[in-house]
Amino acid sequence: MDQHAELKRLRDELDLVNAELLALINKRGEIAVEIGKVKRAQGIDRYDPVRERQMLESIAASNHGPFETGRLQHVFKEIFKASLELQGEDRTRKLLVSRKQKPTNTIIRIGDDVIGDGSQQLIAGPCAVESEEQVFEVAEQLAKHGVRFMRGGAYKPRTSPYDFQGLGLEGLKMLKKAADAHGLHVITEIMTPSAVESALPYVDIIQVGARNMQNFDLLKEVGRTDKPVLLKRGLSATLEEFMYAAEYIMASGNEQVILCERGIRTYERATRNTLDISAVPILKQETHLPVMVDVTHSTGRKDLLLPTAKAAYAIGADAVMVEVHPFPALALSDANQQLDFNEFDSFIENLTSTFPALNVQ
Ligand SMILES: O=C(O)C(=O)C[C@]1(C(=O)O)C=C[C@@H](O)C=C1
Repeated sequence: MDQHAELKRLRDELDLVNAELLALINKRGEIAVEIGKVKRAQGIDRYDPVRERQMLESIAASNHGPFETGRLQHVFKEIFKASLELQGEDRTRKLLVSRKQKPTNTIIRIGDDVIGDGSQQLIAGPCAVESEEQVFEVAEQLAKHGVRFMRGGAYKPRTSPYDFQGLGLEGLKMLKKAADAHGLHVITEIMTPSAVESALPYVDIIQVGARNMQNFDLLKEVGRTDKPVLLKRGLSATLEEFMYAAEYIMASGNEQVILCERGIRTYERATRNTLDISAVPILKQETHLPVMVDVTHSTGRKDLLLPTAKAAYAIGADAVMVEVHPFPALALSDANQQLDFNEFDSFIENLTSTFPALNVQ
């Protein structure tokens, strides 16, 4: 047989072995997934180094070449890692938040408005409700621009116990009154499970703040309401932890969850937090939930609000949140990062010139 014919014969033989290997490796993967289910049911960790060591020693004892044992053991370690991924992927497949569970986008309806249908929404308002006059001034300014959602902090999570803690339920009533007067929807943070029930009549979207992303009792409590929940990513939360926090809300019965990327804590000091803009497409891929970006708390800088808002919409965010205050210099919190009304006018003008479909009239 000539050399070309011999090479082809051998390659054809190798292709047959490849096909057999492929079938066997996938068969092995199916068994590993079943093992993962058994381990999960028994509460056993997926990763089992003792088991892996046993198999690698067995390979060493059984290997008679031509491959070196170490090379083959490396191949099997990759197979073990792939098995763990299969076992882990199976977990995410069952998550209520997972797009594998629900391929279509979750669209959240608040009155005549929607978030998550592909439209671009804007949420604006003061960091904190400070007075009835203040929230009425802001509500009027938002309504002038056709903004549909007004945020305002009535219960303020502050780093220092000596900082302004918010006006509480009275402040929430002021916010609702101002919003109602201008046909706006209210978004406000609720800090504790015990405060949820009394706040419900005055809020259209419950915000769970970054520091409360893993306050599991609060997640379950808001999960038992029929109000949409805006869940902020924790300061140092991985996206997996973020999705599992949203899972708590959905597992309690409330499917209306909006995920909010608000910046993560990193070594960088140029901004208040580091806006993890790639979280938006990742969360849109991994979940069916609306995803929004809080440009104020992520950057902490007025000069970055417009560019990061543009980046957020450009990368696919369903909404952007920004803080607006009549006189930021006099604000009781976040004084340096809230837009005054003139700045908000130009913010809206710039944004709508880049994104004419932005849902502001
Ligand atoms: O036997 C197990 O416990 C498995 O999960 C299967 C398997 C494997 O691929 O063989 C996968 C991951 C473990 O770390 C150990 C072994």
